[in-house]
Amino acid sequence: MNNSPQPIEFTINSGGYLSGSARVPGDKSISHRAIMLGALAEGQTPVTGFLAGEDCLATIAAFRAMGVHIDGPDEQGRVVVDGVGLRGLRSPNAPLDLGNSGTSMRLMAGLLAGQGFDVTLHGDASLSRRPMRRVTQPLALMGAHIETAEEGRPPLQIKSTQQLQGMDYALPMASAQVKSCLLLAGLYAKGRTCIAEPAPTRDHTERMLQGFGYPVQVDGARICIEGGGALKATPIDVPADISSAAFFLVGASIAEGSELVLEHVGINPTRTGIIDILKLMGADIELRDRREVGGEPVADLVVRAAPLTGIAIPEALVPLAIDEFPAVFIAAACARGRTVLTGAEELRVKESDRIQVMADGLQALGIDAQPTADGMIIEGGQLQGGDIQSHGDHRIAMSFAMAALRASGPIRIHDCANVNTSFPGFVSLARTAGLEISQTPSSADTAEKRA
Ligand SMILES: O=C(O)C1=C[C@@H](OP(=O)(O)O)[C@@H](O)[C@H](O)C1
Ligand SMILES: C=C(OP(=O)(O)O)C(=O)O
Repeated sequence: MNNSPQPIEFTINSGGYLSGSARVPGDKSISHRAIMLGALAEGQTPVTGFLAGEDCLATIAAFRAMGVHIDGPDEQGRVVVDGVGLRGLRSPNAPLDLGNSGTSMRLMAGLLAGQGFDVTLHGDASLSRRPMRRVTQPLALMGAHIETAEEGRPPLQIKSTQQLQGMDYALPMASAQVKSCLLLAGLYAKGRTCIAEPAPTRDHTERMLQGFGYPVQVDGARICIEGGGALKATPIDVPADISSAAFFLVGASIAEGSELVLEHVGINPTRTGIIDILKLMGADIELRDRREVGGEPVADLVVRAAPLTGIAIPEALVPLAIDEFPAVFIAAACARGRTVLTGAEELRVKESDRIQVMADGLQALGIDAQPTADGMIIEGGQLQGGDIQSHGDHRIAMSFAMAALRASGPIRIHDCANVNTSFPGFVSLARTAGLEISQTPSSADTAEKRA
């Protein structure tokens, strides 16, 4: 985990294009869930394609600290989880450090709320600023006892509770993390837990529970689970993360002469908002060889450069592309005309305030980008070179790296160490695809200093 990140900077020369083929690392959401459900299952869960990024490694470390034997990940992303069953976790000796990962903290809050032992969850400076009442309040309705720091921020002190109660709950915001948190608590609850979503969000938890043989009833926007069952171990094949592919979809779309194949990308319909948004802007993206892998749809994506036009982004697509907006904003800056995003206030409570930080960065590169309470208005134009503050947010750093393809001068991006939370190997993969990117200190220096 990245407790004292090195001050890593990216420098990207302007111009160029992307070509060849690439497989980006495994899906972060699915990798977290594979460890969590594998740990609670009966039997051994073999995982392939696991994302060895710091967020998912933090989830592995947390379950090891609760007595779960986990082998890996090895170089090929293979992990084997020896499940301990729903009642087999042990009280950890120390607070669990979840690093930068909101997903780990919110899902684990639900999973641990009914365990019958005390446990504390904490994380880095960014995670310590993120709102947790969205999970602690509904969990309290189920009978959980969780104390937070001021204003509902982490750390979370979860007190021993033997038996939660099922409930009916309407989510106040479209959040897969809150939905998943409550479904995982529902495994430990008496009776049924039903969650109603205001809009569809990623459904990996529902799919994977079913893959582990645990019934989940999905009726439109209402998802129900009955407590007291059992999970049976099953192999998980993690597809490449569409959220990581997104940087390359944007990069290849904006850089003339690009043609890039992104292999084995997860195209679960609750995640493909980025493809829909880019296509509405005029992008040339083809889905080849669609197939299903372990309950999740997958395809190879072929993307070619195309002239983009600004659009009003349909609000229904917002939850389906929630992590991709930093990249979408770069596409909008390179498009002809105006792009307007509304209904995306959730972007303000991610690893950084992604509306403000992206607007600041775009303005630093000479683009007219006006932040609003719930989105942004961007006038496409000529990007200049310049300095970008990523505020330690991995997706901000990777998005501005792609902007260099269309900038008139080099771009230097500060505070990039957290790219390793979701995309280890980003710099070398981007370089292979054609981006003239370097990082300081170099990865070799960084590895030496950490050793
Ligand atoms: O459930 C998940 O794995 C995630 C849900 C989303 O968060 P919210 O539920 O807060 O929208 C997303 O931003 C995050 O990267 C991963
Ligand atoms: C918001 C993100 O992750 P998390 O909430 O897990 O920190 C992200 O990866 O963009």
